[in-house]
Amino acid sequence: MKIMFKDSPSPAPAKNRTPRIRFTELSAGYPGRPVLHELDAEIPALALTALVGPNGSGKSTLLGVLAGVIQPTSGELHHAGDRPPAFVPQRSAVGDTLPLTVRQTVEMGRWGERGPWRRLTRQDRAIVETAMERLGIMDLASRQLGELSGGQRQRALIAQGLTQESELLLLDEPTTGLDPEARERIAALLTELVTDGVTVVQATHDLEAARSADTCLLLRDGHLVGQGNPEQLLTASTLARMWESA
Ligand SMILES: Nc1ncnc2c1ncn2[C@@H]1O[C@H](COP(=O)(O)OP(=O)(O)OP(=O)(O)O)[C@@H](O)[C@H]1O
Repeated sequence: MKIMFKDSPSPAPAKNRTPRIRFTELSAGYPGRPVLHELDAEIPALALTALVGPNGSGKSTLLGVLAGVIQPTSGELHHAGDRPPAFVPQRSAVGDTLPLTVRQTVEMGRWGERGPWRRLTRQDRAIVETAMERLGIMDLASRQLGELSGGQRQRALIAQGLTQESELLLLDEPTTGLDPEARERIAALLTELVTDGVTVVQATHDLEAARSADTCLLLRDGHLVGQGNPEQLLTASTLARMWESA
């Protein structure tokens, strides 16, 4: 198994996207539980990619592998970038009893640059403010994370991801459980980030979000069963087949 990091890709026009991530014969899982089986795919740079598939198909596992928190068991994974990705886990993966305010949660995104014990700089604070504004959570800044609704907590975690200022943002079901207005806000934000030069990958059950992605990977039972244009891939008959046999 090889993991390689190369120089960041230079900004490329949308129609001429170089892959930000490429993997071949990639397998991964958990002790005694193989999940992903010999996947071959490319994640284009400066684009929004959706990972789609039924429950348990391996979307979160694949995101974990792309984020570097799960090691592949075999295959090759190439990253065309030298900065670590920003990974926004599902909000259910984050304890809701942590004694943290929303602002503190978002500030943690700067720890990679600053370390947990160093004071944040004025610039760090400006980055944190901007991220909270973009997610519409300024009014929640001093609330405890544990007393927020699921959707509010989700937005705090996305803001934390933004403050890492990575050019690769990986999100696990960022719109699940959000109301339509918050979903639209997140969808618009992700599109904006791509325009700003970020490569975005999101695992999602939200078919509207998946259809508005530039490209998508379809997973079933840990196998890649399709990749490409979401409008062409996510047809009613394909989806029915995938979910029926899931
Ligand atoms: N920590 C773990 N240890 C063992 N097995 C796990 C672990 N996490 C996930 N799995 C198993 O791996 C498989 C794939 O799970 P994964 O969370 O990647 O799927 P998913 O497509 O993201 O599902 P969902 O849509 O429900 O979030 C499932 O069968 C799951 O039970």
